[in-house]
This record gives sequence, C-alpha cells and structure tokens, in this order.
Amino acid sequence: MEEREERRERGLKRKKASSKIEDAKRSARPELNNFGWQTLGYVEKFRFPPVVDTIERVDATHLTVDQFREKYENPGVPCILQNAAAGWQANDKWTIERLGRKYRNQKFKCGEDDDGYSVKMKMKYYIEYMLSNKDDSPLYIFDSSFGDRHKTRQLLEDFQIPRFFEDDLFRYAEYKKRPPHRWFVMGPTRSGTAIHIDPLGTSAWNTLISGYKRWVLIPPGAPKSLVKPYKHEAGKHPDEAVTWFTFVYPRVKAGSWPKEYPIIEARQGPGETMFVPSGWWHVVINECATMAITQNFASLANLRAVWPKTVKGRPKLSKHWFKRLRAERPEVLPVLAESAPLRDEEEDSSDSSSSSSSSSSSSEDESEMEEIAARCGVSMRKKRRLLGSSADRSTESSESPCASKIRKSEERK
Ligand SMILES: O=C(O)CCC(=O)C(=O)O
Ligand SMILES: [Fe+2]
Repeated sequence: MEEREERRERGLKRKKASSKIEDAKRSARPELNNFGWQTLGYVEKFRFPPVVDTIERVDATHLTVDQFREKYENPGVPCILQNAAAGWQANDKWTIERLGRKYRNQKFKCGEDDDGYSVKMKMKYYIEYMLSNKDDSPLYIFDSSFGDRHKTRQLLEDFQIPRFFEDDLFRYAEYKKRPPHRWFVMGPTRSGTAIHIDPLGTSAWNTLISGYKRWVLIPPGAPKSLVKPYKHEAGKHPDEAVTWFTFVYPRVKAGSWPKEYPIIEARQGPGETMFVPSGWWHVVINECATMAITQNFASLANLRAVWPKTVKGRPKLSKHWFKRLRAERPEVLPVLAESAPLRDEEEDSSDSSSSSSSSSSSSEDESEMEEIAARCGVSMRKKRRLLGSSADRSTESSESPCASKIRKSEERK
C-alpha cells in the first residue's frame, strides 16, 4: 500500500516537472512550438569539432595586475588566466547535487518571452531538464539577478572578483542604476551563447567551475556579415551557438577566411578564467554540462569605448555615472571628454538600438559639464562632446549585441 502511494507520488512529481519544463520552453521559444525542439536531430548529428586551442594561457598566481594590464588588457589581447579561482568555495559547492539541494526551489532565469520578461525555472526542474534533454539547442541558465534575491544571494560568497578585474568603474554608479554586470551560468551540452560583442564596450571575465566550454574569438572590427550565419542558414535557431558552429565555424577554418581577422580558439576547462577584451566577437558552446560565473566591467583600458556607448545607449545612466566618477575618480574625466560622441553624430556601425525622445537635459547639467571640461583643459568642441547629444531619451535602451547579457526585462527594472 505504502509502496503504491510512493510510486503514485513519484509519478505526480515527474508529471509536474515535465509540465513546468514544457511551460518554460513554450514561453522562451514560442517559434519552436510547431517546428519542434529536436527536429534537427543535433543530439545525434551535431559533432564538436576537433579541439583546437590557440589562446595564450597565463598563471594568475605569477602575474601582477600591472603585468596583466600591460600584456593583455591595454592592448586588448584575450587570454585564459589559470588559478584565478583557486580557493573559491564554488569549486566544491557548485555541483549539480549540492546546488540542486541548496537552491532546489529557487527560480533562475533560463530565457525570455516575446514581451521581454524573464522565463524562470526552479533549480530542481532545470537540473532534470539539463540531465535528460535531447534538444537541438537547449535552454540555458543566464541569470543576472541571483545576487539581488534573498535566497540566492549566498552564491556571491562562493567566488571573488579576481584582482585583475577589481577596478570596475561601473561600481561607482548606484547599484540599482548600473547595467546588469554578473551572471550565474549553467547549461547542458550544446547550450551556449551565439556570436556577439559584449554590451556597452565592456570587457568580461568568465570563470568555468565545471565542465568544458569551446570558445571562438574574432578580433574587433570584423564585419557582422562575415561573423554571423547567413540568412538562409539561420533557420529557426538564428541566435544559437549550435547554428554558428554548424555553418560559420567551417568558414572561419577555411583558407578563404580574411587574414586580417585571425581567430582565437580555446577549450576552457574547470578553474580557468577567460578574459574577453572590449570589442571582441565571441561565441561559446558547452561540450557537456557546465557551471560558470561571468562579469562585465568598465575600466581605464576600455573607457574610451564604454563612455560613448553609454552616453548614446544609456543617457540617463551616463549623467549619473559622470557625477559619480567626477567625485570619486576625477582622473578619468579627460578620457570621458576625449571619447564623448559629438552631438547629433551619426550612429556608429555597431549594433546600436538606442531610442530617442523629446525630453532635454537641464542646462544646469550642461553648464556643469562645460565647467568640468574647462577644468580638464578640454577644447570648446570637446566640451560639447562631453555628454553627447543633449536630447535625452525617455526610455533608455542599451546597445545589446550580447543577447544573453542585457535583456529588455533587466533594463526595465
Ligand atoms: O558562457 C557563455 O555561454 C558565454 C558567456 C559570454 O558571452 C560572456 O561571458 O561574455
Ligand atoms: Fe559575451
């Protein structure tokens, strides 16, 4: 009798899990409702290419912050830092078993619906999905708000920002106003991130706790038409890593790939930290189940790219940030002045999705900026550039070529 009861209970739980998984899948990828999630048969047909690893690796324990800046950050050279995660609690705690126990009923973002709202799944259901799915391009946890939720905040204690990345200039902005900047990342084989450049000109570090990730990095300046799948290749999975590896990867390996954009390949393993400099295209696919933590940051090295993009894409934030930097880091003001976009300047060629509207910034703001520009010894022309266009935007929207990193829903907060 008791046994029958238990069997019934288990059956009900299984049913509930599949229904929760189905709900999330329907919301996150409604375009697959008719097409199907396994139609391409990638579980059988998709083969990871032979391992090629051409990235520079460096032992973080023997590298000073100054050396990192000189060799990698300032010249924009990608690298893998080894041992930057030594001693992290995540190395022991972030296993499927332990996370599945501790965060069992906590919801993590694994997609977004058509209206830009997060699609979330409880950890217990996601793990079930991760371990059993045969989907062509599976759902992927890419959660930027774990640190803000009471019951998942503890994950923050399991890792530390490696010292090379501590001087994140966005930390001077009020926490609630700063763009999303850290993500807990977890997904099964074939999940990953399609080719993109990280938002707002930021650089990133990405530490893998378990599993293996394949990376391809393409230098800044490579045209979108070259690095993205062609229209006829995109099919129902235009923005998925599997599509890139199926169609574009053979092209980057062919002799006809332009020599001016030499790619870098890597197979990242547990404990390794990838450094992605500002402006680099990158695409990532998980070879097996992985767990990782990634952060994006602004620094002295990328501020020349970050500032104009922030002014254009996040005008209100840029004003707030400016004031904070002026108070806390006045030495960076000349960099802002030098790099600010001209008023009414043409949008640059990158994926910008800024919207414009009617309200204007106060003249008080403007004169304040001009005064600062003068103090920095910036010319009249550049003074006008300091804050970019004086037309403010009522709805800030950010340049977001990294689909997984800045989502509309997060911008809405
Ligand atoms: O781990 C991944 O899927 C890639 C994440 C990414 O694009 C990044 O860290 O910038
Ligand atoms: Fe990225």
